[in-house]
Amino acid sequence: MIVKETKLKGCAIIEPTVFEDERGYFLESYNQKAFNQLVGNKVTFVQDNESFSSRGVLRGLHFQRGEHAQAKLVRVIKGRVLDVAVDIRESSVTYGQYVSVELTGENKKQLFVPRGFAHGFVVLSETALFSYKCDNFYNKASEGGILYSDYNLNIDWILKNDDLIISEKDKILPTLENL
Ligand SMILES: Cc1cn([C@H]2C[C@H](O)[C@@H](COP(=O)(O)OP(=O)(O)O[C@H]3O[C@@H](C)C(=O)[C@@H](O)[C@H]3O)O2)c(=O)[nH]c1=O
Repeated sequence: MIVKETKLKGCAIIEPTVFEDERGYFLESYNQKAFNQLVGNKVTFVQDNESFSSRGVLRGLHFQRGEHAQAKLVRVIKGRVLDVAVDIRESSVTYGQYVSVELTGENKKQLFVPRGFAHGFVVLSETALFSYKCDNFYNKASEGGILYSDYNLNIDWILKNDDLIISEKDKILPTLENL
């Protein structure tokens, strides 16, 4: 397992060790001890989520507020997505900056998104099976979000705007400035 820090402190790309043989492959998708050592952070995941989406589906940018904030460990089991994490920690020197990384069933990369970030992704393949762990439970009342097309964030989602499929809820999210 290799961990690469991104320019946003605490947000890291994880590359699990993949053991391939004539049967196929094996990997540890999560190992609490190794994860806490490498990320240097004590995180206890309490909820696993899975979503399936078609090409062009953009989910995000989402977060939960206050005591319901969630750190997430995200990956793609099948397909390709561009995954995006935005630093919305008010005291952070990289506040308002984002990182994006392509997560695919082939590269098996994972992104660790700490608390204090907004998260989203867009599906680049025909379909994508997305899986993630959260360190806090879903709490509808605490849901927050930022508009994917926030002019100041200026996120390059790769696909053309016309090809994006976005929930009605996500289309009317505020910009970071107007949160
Ligand atoms: C996220 C979530 C949703 N739900 C329900 C609420 C709703 O009826 C249905 C679909 O919810 P959403 O439209 O919010 O799903 P989605 O847009 O996939 O939301 C997710 O987006 C990505 C980018 C994230 O980072 C996640 O934390 C989460 O916010 O599932 C739960 O029951 N538990 C959960 O943890």
